[in-house]
Amino acid sequence: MPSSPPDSRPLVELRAVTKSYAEGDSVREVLSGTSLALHRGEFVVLLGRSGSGKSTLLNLISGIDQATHGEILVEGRDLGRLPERDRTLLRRERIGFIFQAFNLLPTLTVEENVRLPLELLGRSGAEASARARELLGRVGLETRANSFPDRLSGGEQQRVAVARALAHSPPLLLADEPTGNLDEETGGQVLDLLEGLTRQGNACALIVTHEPAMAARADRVLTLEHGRLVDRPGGARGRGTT
Ligand SMILES: Nc1ncnc2c1ncn2[C@@H]1O[C@H](COP(=O)(O)OP(=O)(O)OP(=O)(O)O)[C@@H](O)[C@H]1O
Repeated sequence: MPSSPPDSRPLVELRAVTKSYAEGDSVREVLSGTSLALHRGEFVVLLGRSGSGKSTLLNLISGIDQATHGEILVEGRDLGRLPERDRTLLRRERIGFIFQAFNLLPTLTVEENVRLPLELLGRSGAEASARARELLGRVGLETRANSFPDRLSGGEQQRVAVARALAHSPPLLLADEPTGNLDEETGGQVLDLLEGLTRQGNACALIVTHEPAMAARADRVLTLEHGRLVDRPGGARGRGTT
């Protein structure tokens, strides 16, 4: 039987996923039978009103939270069937996460922050340092390696967070409003970086944002409305970047 090419399988697959939360005596359904497939090489934007479930979706895909019904597969592995320990490992090895609030550890230097994902995977020493320095170079912060995060501007901190999320070359990058705390110009620079590094590494980025203008640079635009995902092509498709 012919084997399929390695990248033909979706990186992430949601099959009829429902997520509900108890709210007093009633139940609030945030996702209602949502299905989705994401592939390597895709730069995807996720839009939706406040409270529509964008962070919930990221938390489900990263295995931080669990679906009420349905299946979520990352590289073919069904998160609902994995023991907690394996879910944690999968998250560490295969996913990079960027938060709106940067979430850098204040007691670690910039370089130590970027090394952290590698240390958690048991890769320390010279190799981890070299990788951290390389990434800091790519985000334009090689001279700040020994600074502490509170000495950096918001945009610089977010660039460190981008470097940290990519340190272990994860195929999947999840970003929850990564430019929410930045001015327009700095936010644009962080997005350029995210897009460039994601495309270079043939990874998939799923980026939550409140800025509809970001749709112009995406391959796909997902919009969460009343628990359902509307999936349409983004502006990058027309430019032939995929
Ligand atoms: N752990 C929880 N327990 C109960 N309800 C929750 C929980 N987490 C999220 N919710 C509810 O689920 C809904 C979706 O929340 P979520 O944070 O995913 O929305 P969002 O689209 O990311 O919003 P925002 O754009 O404001 O960040 C909200 O009504 C929220 O109150």
